Amino acid sequence: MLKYKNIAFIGAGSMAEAMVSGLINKAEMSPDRITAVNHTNEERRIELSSKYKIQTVAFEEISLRNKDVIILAVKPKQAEAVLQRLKSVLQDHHVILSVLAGISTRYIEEILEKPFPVIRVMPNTSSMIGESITGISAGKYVENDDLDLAQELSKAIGKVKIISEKQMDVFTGIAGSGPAYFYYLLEHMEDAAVEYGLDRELARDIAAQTLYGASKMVMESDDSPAELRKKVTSPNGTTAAGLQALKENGGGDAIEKAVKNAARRSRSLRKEFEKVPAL
Ligand SMILES: NC(=O)C1=CN([C@@H]2O[C@H](COP(=O)(O)OP(=O)(O)OC[C@H]3O[C@@H](n4cnc5c(N)ncnc54)[C@H](O)[C@@H]3O)[C@@H](O)[C@H]2O)C=CC1
Ligand SMILES: O=C(O)[C@@H]1CCC=N1
Repeated sequence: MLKYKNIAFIGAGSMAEAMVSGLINKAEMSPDRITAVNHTNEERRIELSSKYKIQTVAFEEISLRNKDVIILAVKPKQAEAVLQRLKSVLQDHHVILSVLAGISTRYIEEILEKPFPVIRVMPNTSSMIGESITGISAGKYVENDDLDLAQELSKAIGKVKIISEKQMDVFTGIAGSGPAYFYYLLEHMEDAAVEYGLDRELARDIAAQTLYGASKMVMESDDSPAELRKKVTSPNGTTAAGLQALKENGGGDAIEKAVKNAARRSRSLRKEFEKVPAL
């Protein structure tokens, strides 16, 4: 059970913090079961330990003996160096979760050279408030118990979908990166509203609640997004005018391209940073 597990985050950046926050504030995990490790940034370690009461430690001083779950949360380009250093301190009982975009379980398994259970976990930063949608896919040495644990941890920070590793790139394009598209949309809605005379704060509230309501409608109604859209759109009304401008300016295409380009980048991160390890 998750609440009896000790977790170490290797990497203490935005994604690690979002997961820590969700685990503590939403899933009520005990902070003393969580450790975050980073490379050099002591200020960041102090920030996280005072904010969440978790333990923090520099990579050089790492000890994983009493840890159960190791969550890799460094950048993909740091994967090889970190794994090479980790492999001498990892122990047989460890379950490894990786949030690294693009990087495959096969690559991690090969560098570690031992049959560690490696599970890819693709959350998003809404983990911070327990509202992630997290994709998980298992590496070849993963047993049911390991997958159950990854699922439990992912549920603690939001919703979870078990997917194949092949689907991980597109999942990343939609869900991992997705919050940024919606923030971008909100930024632009806000700018337009301000130009038309609303205070920024008021505009932000209005736009954010509108997005939240629409999102809840999709989740709670039987209608598809297209059907819901039609119900908003009166003939020759304001929505039709808004949608026409969106179409004329490539709005729909732009969104599809955003998802596809992010998925492509996930694939290319693999090509860029996975060098075949020397066995
Ligand atoms: N930010 C996001 O929305 C999401 C990020 N991810 C993945 O999470 C991972 C981390 O991303 P962010 O948190 O955004 O990056 P970040 O740059 O905020 O954090 C990276 C962390 O790794 C640490 N680090 C670097 N080298 C290290 C080493 N040798 N030993 C220990 N720690 C080291 C850094 O000090 C930093 O704390 C990436 O692989 C990314 O693909 C996945 C889903 C969403
Ligand atoms: O931008 C990135 O590469 C990471 C992965 C998904 C969200 N952020």
